Amino acid sequence: MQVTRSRIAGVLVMESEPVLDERGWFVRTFDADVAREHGVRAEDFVQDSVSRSHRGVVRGLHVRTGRGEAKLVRCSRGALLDVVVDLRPGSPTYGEWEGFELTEESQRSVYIPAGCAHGFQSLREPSDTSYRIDRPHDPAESLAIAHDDPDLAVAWPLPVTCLSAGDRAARPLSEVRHLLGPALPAR
Ligand SMILES: Cc1cn([C@H]2C[C@H](O)[C@@H](COP(=O)(O)OP(=O)(O)O[C@H]3O[C@@H](C)C(=O)[C@@H](O)[C@H]3O)O2)c(=O)[nH]c1=O
Repeated sequence: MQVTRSRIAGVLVMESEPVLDERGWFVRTFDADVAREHGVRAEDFVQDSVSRSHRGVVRGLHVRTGRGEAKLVRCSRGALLDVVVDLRPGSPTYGEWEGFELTEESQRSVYIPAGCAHGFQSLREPSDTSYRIDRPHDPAESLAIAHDDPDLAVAWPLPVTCLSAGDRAARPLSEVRHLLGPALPAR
């Protein structure tokens, strides 16, 4: 399993080469020993979840308030543009986003540390997003940031066909950054 660091500190891409044979393929999607070498502890993940999204759907941008949550995201079916936004005060890439193409062919995962917002767009019909998350779900700590925040300027590749009601109502980062905690620098 190869682990690649991204431009945003702490964001990791994990992938293995799929092994093909006459039956199909086999690929390792997580390796606890390799992950530990990069500071990711398998035992910290307390829930696995999967969502299915029609082509063009955007989910996000979501960030967890308080001490946040880390997640490992993979496209188990279809294809996604997965987006990470750095919202950690003091980070050299604060306010910047990075996109990762995740596909069922690659079964590549992105590790997203606490303090980063996450969202994705489904590029195929349908796409499944599989997660491992290091904290139990708590809707009270869930904060949505507008997927079309002009300051963030995320370049979604397809027309956005559908958003949840919560994501439609999401405000730009400039209006919600105070909810992320007092440590966030004023702008
Ligand atoms: C995220 C989540 C949702 N749910 C429920 C709540 C609701 O009834 C239904 C759909 O929830 P949401 O609309 O919040 O789902 P969704 O918009 O897919 O939320 C997800 O978006 C991506 C971008 C992430 O990064 C995830 O961490 C998560 O925030 O599933 C859980 O039971 N457990 C969970 O962990």
